[in-house]
Amino acid sequence: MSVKRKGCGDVGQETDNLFDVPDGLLPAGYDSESNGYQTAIVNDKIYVVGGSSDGEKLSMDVKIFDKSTGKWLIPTILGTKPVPSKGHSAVPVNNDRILILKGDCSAADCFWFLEVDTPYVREQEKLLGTDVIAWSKGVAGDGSKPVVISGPSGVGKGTLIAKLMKEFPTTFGFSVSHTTRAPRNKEINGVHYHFTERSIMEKEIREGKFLESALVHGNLYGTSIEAVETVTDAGKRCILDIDVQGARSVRSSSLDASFIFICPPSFEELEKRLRARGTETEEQIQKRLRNARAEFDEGKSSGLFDHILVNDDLETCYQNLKKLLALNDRTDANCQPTVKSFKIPVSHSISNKDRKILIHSGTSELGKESTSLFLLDVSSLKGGAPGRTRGLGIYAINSYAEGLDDIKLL
Ligand SMILES: Nc1ncnc2c1ncn2[C@@H]1O[C@H](COP(=O)(O)OP(=O)(O)OP(=O)(O)O)[C@@H](O)[C@H]1O
Ligand SMILES: Nc1nc2c(ncn2[C@@H]2O[C@H](COP(=O)(O)O)[C@@H](O)[C@H]2O)c(=O)[nH]1
Repeated sequence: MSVKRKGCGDVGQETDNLFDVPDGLLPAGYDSESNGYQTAIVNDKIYVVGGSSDGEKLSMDVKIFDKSTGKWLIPTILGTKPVPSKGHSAVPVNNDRILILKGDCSAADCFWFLEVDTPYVREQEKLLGTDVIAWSKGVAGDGSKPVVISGPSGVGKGTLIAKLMKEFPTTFGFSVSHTTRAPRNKEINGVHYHFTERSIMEKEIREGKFLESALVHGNLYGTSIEAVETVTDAGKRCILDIDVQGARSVRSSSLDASFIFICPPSFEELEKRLRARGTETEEQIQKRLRNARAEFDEGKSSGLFDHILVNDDLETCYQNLKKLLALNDRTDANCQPTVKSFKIPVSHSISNKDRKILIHSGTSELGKESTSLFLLDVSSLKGGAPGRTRGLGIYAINSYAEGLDDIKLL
């Protein structure tokens, strides 16, 4: 006999999934009598998700049982843990992550991935010297790629971004960086930057809270994972204003972004702009100008950037930026993505074949049995921990009996 997971909510629909854990593999207490947790096997390990409840909602705690040694492992768990729901399922996907499907949750919160053997997890294992697993929320469709904007200090990145945010306030959201530099006049904590102490920021970097960080002109700057997720979760396209070192780190991370480098028309003009801004001391201006030469060379030659724009005349550069972002002739209102609203019920069963996951929910409404089926395509996943996992294809098959003809992309 095997440990049968009865679908979320335990409605008595046993699933015959390949990922059921055969009897005798888990220690006593994790047998078919135990409810409230879900298990999934990836490679030699059994991942147990849940296991306790507050009476209403199941926990999202994770335990790992190593089949080869017969021992429980204590992993470092990175990323934001999902808020518990009334029930969840766990399905291995692509041999490197587990899909956690939360029942009775909104479309925006029901798909989560527990990464167990992705490049990010392996890299963190090397860094931390422990077993690592990482949470990443799943996002339907490709969404709009985040945009990384880099360029030497004073070139006009902030000015261009401010124009974009003013014209498209609900389309774009700014990733608010952390920095150890002192606030300038009129800069607001939490809006322009999260101004922070160096020791605190260094600790948070060690704890894996940052997507990237770099020493820039003598101060520490960094993009927290939360800063990017806050924007993505608000349904907006994330804009990052970061230096070239940061852009390189993001390029090698799992965040699938577009990279734009802004150039000055000349170094003389750059110096003029930095001085006219009047926010730096002479010493700081000199340091920023020295760094500008290296940034300029790297930006233009490394192939790191997808696009290079020269900011000579501000309005011309802004129009070119909009063209790159496919915003010409568009207004903020017609940039809005269509809102997808559906709910996977607590009672559902789930099966996995050829990177297609079938979610089968049987519901009884007003005495009338109705059956519905969702199909989840996980063949083109992008991104992932420490950010969101995008590229989920979600289809509703409204009438089970009529088969795939009735398929509809959500
Ligand atoms: N095309 C332009 N022509 C003239 N002045 C400009 C132009 N673009 C921006 N400026 C001015 O140049 C100064 C520097 O611009 P901004 O602060 O946007 O640069 P930045 O690239 O964000 O700098 P930093 O990296 O230091 O934050 C500002 O005073 C801004 O008004
Ligand atoms: N690597 C990162 N660079 C960042 C980040 N936030 C801002 N920056 C870059 O720092 C310089 C200086 O900015 P300033 O506000 O002090 O003038 C500029 O090039 C920014 O692009 C970050 O999170 N990471």
